[in-house]
Amino acid sequence: MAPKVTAIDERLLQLKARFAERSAIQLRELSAKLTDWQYGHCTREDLQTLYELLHRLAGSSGTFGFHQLGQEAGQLEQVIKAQISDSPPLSDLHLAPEIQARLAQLSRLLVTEPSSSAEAATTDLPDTASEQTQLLVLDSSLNELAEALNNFGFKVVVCEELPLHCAHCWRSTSIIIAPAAKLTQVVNWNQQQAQSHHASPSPILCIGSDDSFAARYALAEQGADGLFLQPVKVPQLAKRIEQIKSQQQQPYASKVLLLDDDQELAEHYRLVLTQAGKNVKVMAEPTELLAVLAEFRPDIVLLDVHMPPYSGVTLARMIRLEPDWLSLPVIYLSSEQDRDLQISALAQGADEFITKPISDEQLILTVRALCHRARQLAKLVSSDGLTGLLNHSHIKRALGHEYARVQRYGHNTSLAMLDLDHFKGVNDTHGHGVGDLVIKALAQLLQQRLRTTDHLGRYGGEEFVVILPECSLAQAKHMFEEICYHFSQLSFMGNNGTFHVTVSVGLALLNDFVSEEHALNAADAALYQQKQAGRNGVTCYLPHAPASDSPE
Ligand SMILES: Nc1nc2c(ncn2[C@@H]2O[C@H](COP(=O)(O)OP(=O)(O)OP(=O)(O)O)[C@@H](O)[C@H]2O)c(=O)[nH]1
Repeated sequence: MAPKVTAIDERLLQLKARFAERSAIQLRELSAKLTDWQYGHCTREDLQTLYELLHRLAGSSGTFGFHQLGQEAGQLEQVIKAQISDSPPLSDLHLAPEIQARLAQLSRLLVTEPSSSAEAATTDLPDTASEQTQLLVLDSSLNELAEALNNFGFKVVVCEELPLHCAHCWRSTSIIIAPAAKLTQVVNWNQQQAQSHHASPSPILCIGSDDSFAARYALAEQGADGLFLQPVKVPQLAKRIEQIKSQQQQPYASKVLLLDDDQELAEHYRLVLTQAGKNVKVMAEPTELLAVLAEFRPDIVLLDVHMPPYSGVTLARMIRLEPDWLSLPVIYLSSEQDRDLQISALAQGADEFITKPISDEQLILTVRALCHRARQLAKLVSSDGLTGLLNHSHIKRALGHEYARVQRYGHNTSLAMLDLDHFKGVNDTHGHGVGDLVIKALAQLLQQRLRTTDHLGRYGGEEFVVILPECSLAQAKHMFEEICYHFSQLSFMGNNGTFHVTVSVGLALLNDFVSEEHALNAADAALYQQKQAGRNGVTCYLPHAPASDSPE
């Protein structure tokens, strides 16, 4: 997939950093000079230098994203200009401290403004936008679809007309959505853009109404990545977009824990596997095994069988004593050639046997295959069949881990409990199949709108739990209010035309409770209160006070 951060973007960032650095130094120097001014030592030249700096800041700050700095520099520029034209200059000495204070404010803006240059409302929110997938919807005939995708949390740009000349649009696009009838034109444009950016073409999803074999064959031949028939089922399209997105994202390196008391050999394996892209941790002391497992959380464990006075076979059994590690793949590394002994060792708790010596290539291939399988298995075991979110037991497990982290590090972590409103009515009116689609739509919207570091789980039938590390109650409230709004805007196709569904949310801060169970109960109480208050909204649980819709 196309690398979206280009050399030009990097160069721009460097320029911005250099601008901020240089301006900060100049502001500091001039501010120091103003101290002299108070004692009558400031010359007309000094004032002229100050004026020129402010003039430059007023003119260029906005270009680098420092909008407020630009405005304030422009105002101060006028004050200095008046001072210069005074005769004799510096007549207004009592102004010096005020000007100094305003220069200090400009310096502060250089440090703080870039992060706040986006919309003020989202200033202190965790960054979700950077994780958003940008969709380029081509042709105004798809405006309505673009709006529905926007409600799902995708960042959508609509280009009204073809042919396109907009290189900028292409560069920041993850996926193109276009009418099937215009595919040829779109494919050509996509390829031209890809060539000029030295990147691969963006995937194209087509919207059409011809369901014939011939039409589908023609689209496949031209290189379309998907066809969605009108009227488009938006949750299905959103799911396909999610699939493409997860293929595009670099998978994070698989984690391999290697326990071997032969340090040289272990180091050799570590280097080979690290070069093959794995994240490898080597340990030689079996007594630390459980602590390292808890901290590192590997995808697989490679375990030497003979580590006197310990036995790898017993260590594998010991790992299995812990419910958390029942499904963790454990692979013996041993020079044991006797097949019967190998099988007997496997029967005691490990999954595979790698026989030493093993070539580097074989080691890489074997570990790669085992990690892949482990990932697939872990996903299968932990995810809910309908939504793909964490299932009940795994979201509870994630809650336990996050609660422990909050205890250790003390950072804010919010907990949300969500429940679809009047969902029984949806099932009764439109059937369970349509009800399932609504559940899936909410799951996809949550995945799209929340951060990849948040934990999302389906807690029960139409009930969801979300854990938001590094997120205050106020931030979580803001995010879930947006989610409620966008969910209420989604249209579902029912028996008698389209219908809408809403969701209620209860929030609690993990930090406020003596256990994760207490926090869950509190979020549930807040959710109940939101239901009582009319549904479709967010209520926060505040300790020592009844649940409230205001966390401040
Ligand atoms: N389609 C579908 N329905 C489900 C699933 N799990 C639970 N439900 C239904 O969700 C409905 C929940 O109804 P209630 O607990 O009465 O609540 P409600 O109608 O949503 O009302 P409020 O929560 O008070 O707004 C029941 O009809 C369940 O059958 C599921 O996996 N699929």
